[in-house]
Amino acid sequence: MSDTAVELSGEHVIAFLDDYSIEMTGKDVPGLDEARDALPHGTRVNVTYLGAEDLEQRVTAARAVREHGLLPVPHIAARRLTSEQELARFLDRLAEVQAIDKVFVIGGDPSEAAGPYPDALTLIRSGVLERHGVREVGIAGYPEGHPDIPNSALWEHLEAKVETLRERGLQTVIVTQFGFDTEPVVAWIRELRSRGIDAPVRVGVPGPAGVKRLLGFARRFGIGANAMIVKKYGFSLTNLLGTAGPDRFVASLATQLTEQGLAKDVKMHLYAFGGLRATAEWAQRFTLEGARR
Ligand SMILES: NC(=O)C1=CN([C@@H]2O[C@H](COP(=O)(O)OP(=O)(O)OC[C@H]3O[C@@H](n4cnc5c(N)ncnc54)[C@H](O)[C@@H]3O)[C@@H](O)[C@H]2O)C=CC1
Ligand SMILES: Nc1nc(=O)c2c([nH]1)NC[C@@H]1CN(c3ccc(C(=O)N[C@@H](CCC(=O)O)C(=O)O)cc3)CN21
Repeated sequence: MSDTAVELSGEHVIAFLDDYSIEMTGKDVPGLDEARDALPHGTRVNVTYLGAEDLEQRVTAARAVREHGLLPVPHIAARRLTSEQELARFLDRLAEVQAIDKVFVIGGDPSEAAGPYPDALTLIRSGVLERHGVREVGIAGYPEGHPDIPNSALWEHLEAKVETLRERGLQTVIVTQFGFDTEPVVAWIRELRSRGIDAPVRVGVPGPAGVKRLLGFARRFGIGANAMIVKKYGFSLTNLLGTAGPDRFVASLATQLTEQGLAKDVKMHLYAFGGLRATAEWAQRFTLEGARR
């Protein structure tokens, strides 16, 4: 990257990093406790809805987020729900621990629905969210597409979800799948805005983590990580023992979005694959370095 690009990125990187959100798994309350000093008060902390977690683990994690002065954003995976009652019970428990204001609704990786919700749209349309006190709903965006879902279906569902949430008086935020390449992200945000979708976007960014671990997650979720992409990102496929942070990705993305007039209402969502504390400390350090540039 040229010096001018780095210089230019300074202030924009700060704006981009300001008010980042971060994601934890339902099991990682110890990691949250470790990271608390490094997380700015009021940071949104998303709590995953993975198959290997149970309801009480997810609720416990959301409550811990709240108790640390952070804002819980529990995930709900539509296809993993076996019944309307299971969803109602989860939402009731979230309300009890004051973690119902914001949720993130995702289709879910199972190839078929376990119960009445085949996709996020069906769940949102049921009206169950606002009945339980939800006010903001996160939905997913895929700058690189999805390995099992055609792009046309992704856009149709995204537009329908945005429209339905608007009709229902719910706030919308779009959180994107993580990636290592800035180009598809910039192009996707341009397309999103050209379709008239003005909802705030949080771009998925992997926190600093071991190269092997990052590549494992990339393969699992169908994310592009060829030699050229990862070299630009800042690591090499021949050194699996190293670690890689998103420094260049974030600086380059912030610069491109600013230069192209696309930076408005775009922030960052950190997937803490390398641990919550390491990720929060990375954000702290990177913001400080940005301030000095
Ligand atoms: N972006 C992220 O951070 C995460 C993404 N995912 C995965 O992304 C996928 C899509 O989620 P949304 O965008 O909320 O989709 P959605 O629920 O809005 O559905 C959009 C379209 O994709 C289809 N679809 C949904 N899940 C599918 C699956 N697993 N396999 C094949 N087709 C599927 C739906 O039937 C619908 O036609 C899911 O597989 C989900 O598990 C899961 C967790 C986190
Ligand atoms: N298609 C798709 N499905 C997903 O489930 C998914 C995505 N995409 N995109 C990224 C997010 C982030 N996800 C994850 C999944 C696992 C861990 C993780 O740390 N897993 C532990 C297992 C133990 C635990 O539950 O804490 C691990 O060591 O692998 C982190 C983030 C899941 N996510």
